[in-house]
Amino acid sequence: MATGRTHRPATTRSRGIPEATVARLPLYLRALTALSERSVPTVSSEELAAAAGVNSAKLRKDFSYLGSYGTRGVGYDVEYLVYQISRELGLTQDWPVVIVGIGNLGAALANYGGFASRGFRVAALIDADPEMAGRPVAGIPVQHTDELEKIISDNGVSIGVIATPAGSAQQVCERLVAAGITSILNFAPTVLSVPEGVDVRKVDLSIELQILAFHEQRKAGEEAPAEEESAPPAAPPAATVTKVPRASGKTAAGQKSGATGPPGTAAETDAVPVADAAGAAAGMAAKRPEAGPDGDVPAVMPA
Ligand SMILES: NC(=O)c1ccc[n+]([C@@H]2O[C@H](COP(=O)([O-])OP(=O)(O)OC[C@H]3O[C@@H](n4cnc5c(N)ncnc54)[C@H](O)[C@@H]3O)[C@@H](O)[C@H]2O)c1
Repeated sequence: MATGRTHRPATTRSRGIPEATVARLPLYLRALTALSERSVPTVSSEELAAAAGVNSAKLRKDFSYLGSYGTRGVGYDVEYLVYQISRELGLTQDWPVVIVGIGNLGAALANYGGFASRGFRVAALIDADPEMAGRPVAGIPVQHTDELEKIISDNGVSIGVIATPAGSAQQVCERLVAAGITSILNFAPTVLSVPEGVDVRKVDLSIELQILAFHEQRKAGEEAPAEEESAPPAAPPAATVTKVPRASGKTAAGQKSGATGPPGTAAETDAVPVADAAGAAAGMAAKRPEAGPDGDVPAVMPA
């Protein structure tokens, strides 16, 4: 089993960088990389915060965990921060990744050029369909699931991407973990149970859309004529929309959801459940217009 094997950068954990800060580091890195490509030498916390879509006080706090405080009146050195954050995220080394389930989504992921430029090499594409074996996708021949364990061991892979139907995802996950995978990016719409020491991140675009639908519904409520709000309808409405100040929309994705797996298993790092995210977003809109819960990304950037 993979429980004793971890590729987490020990320094990150030992220095006690909060998960929410870790989740924002890629946002800073993306903004910094864009500045670096434009040969911008330094950046203020306010500028960088706006480019990354977080609040500047939170950014300064995040950078203090890295031991990076910037220079008063000058700001942060862009190149140094790129290096520092890349090192903290473990991106200064090459990470081989396997993708399991090479259908519509798996093929799209395989073709995505952004992995390689960020230090992730697609080492293998794996599918259960024997007819797909040997067929090239993005220039890589698909391999059958019978080979899964060998592929992982031969390539020293520690990160697996699951893009199979939901019904197969847990079984695929267990095989990946048994073969030595310790980090899983799960696109299948199901909650995976994994042993202690295995990290799971979940991507679910439909959850993001549902959160946007929540905000759309709220905006529609704000635009309703004032007299409708003061005069309650005779019968209860089908859906009640509470009027709150128009503020930041929130994606609230990709944050730790707490222990969700069965006893003895590690919690899946998951998108915030829709109800929680929507409720949190409504609460934030009323209380903290520009700041989400730790780690979330405001859809409306602070001015
Ligand atoms: N997270 C998101 O935002 C998002 C978006 C789109 C799709 N999805 C999900 O991604 C998954 C794939 O969607 P798709 O449209 O590519 O489906 P698809 O049917 O086109 O592809 C699924 C592939 O998985 C393979 N497969 C099935 N069982 C397998 C197993 N046990 N081991 C290895 N391979 C196996 C199939 O042979 C097929 O090639 C689904 O679960 C879907 O719900 C998620």
